Amino acid sequence: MNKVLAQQPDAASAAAAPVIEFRNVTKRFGALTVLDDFNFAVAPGEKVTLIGPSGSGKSTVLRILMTLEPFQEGQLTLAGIPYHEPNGKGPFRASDRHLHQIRSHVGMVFQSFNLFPHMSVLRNVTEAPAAVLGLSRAEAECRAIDLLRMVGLADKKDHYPAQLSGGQQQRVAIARALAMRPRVLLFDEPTSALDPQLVGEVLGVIRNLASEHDLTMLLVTHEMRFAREVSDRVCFFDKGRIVEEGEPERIFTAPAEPRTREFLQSVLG
Ligand SMILES: Nc1ncnc2c1ncn2[C@@H]1O[C@H](COP(=O)(O)OP(=O)(O)OP(=O)(O)O)[C@@H](O)[C@H]1O
Repeated sequence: MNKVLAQQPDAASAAAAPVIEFRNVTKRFGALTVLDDFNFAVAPGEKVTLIGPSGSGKSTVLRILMTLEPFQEGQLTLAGIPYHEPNGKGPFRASDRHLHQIRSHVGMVFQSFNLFPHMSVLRNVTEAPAAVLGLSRAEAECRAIDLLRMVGLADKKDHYPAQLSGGQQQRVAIARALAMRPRVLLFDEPTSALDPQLVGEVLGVIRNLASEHDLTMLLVTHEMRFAREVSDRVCFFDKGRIVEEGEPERIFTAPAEPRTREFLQSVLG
């Protein structure tokens, strides 16, 4: 595996244990049940894409993993670490310190790039690893430059976000997520906010990451062709449950469930 993507030491025990495991998770927003007794596991190094209708709960799965949303019932583990602490309090049933520890294993790339506008590209990629992983400034910068090279933007290291295109900003956001050496990288519709002509460069970076690195990736996308190319497994998600899952070729060419067929017909025409 490429050294620049070396992950934080493994907190899980057996190599074959899932990196992500939802067991009977229920998530509600008030009276609305978004995840209903949800079971889902992702193996180390696996690339999984969630597809499905708008409002079905795909982003909520990612936001829960990133500790941005609490859930009400069930269990979730990341690299063997449970999200809930035995005596945890508050909506997350965990201390801030515990949530922080979990979050340090997860990188997330959002629809909107969320870069710090007042920081250079280099500082955007350097700031969190220096603070959280305790790297020296020189180490963090060296690593950031390697990552910027990987996303094709080393020459823009001294630019500010406003000087970059949306596609370039999203590539910086990917480098920033990787700088934390996450065990899992989450992508929440990473090209939805981009002008059509900029989508390709971002998908290209993600495609290279998926094919060349042993990183566990969970993606939510409306780009069906891309989902078919990069995924080991595609899950069709509807009303808070996985209706059907399998290898992309099979899901896209011979879906077994009527709801999957209807969805694919509606988006692929
Ligand atoms: N903070 C919130 N408060 C209340 N309801 C919410 C909140 N966040 C999401 N929801 C609702 O939860 C449901 C699932 O939303 P979610 O964003 O996970 O769906 P999605 O499948 O990712 O949709 P899309 O493809 O449109 O992004 C929707 O009905 C949404 O309106």
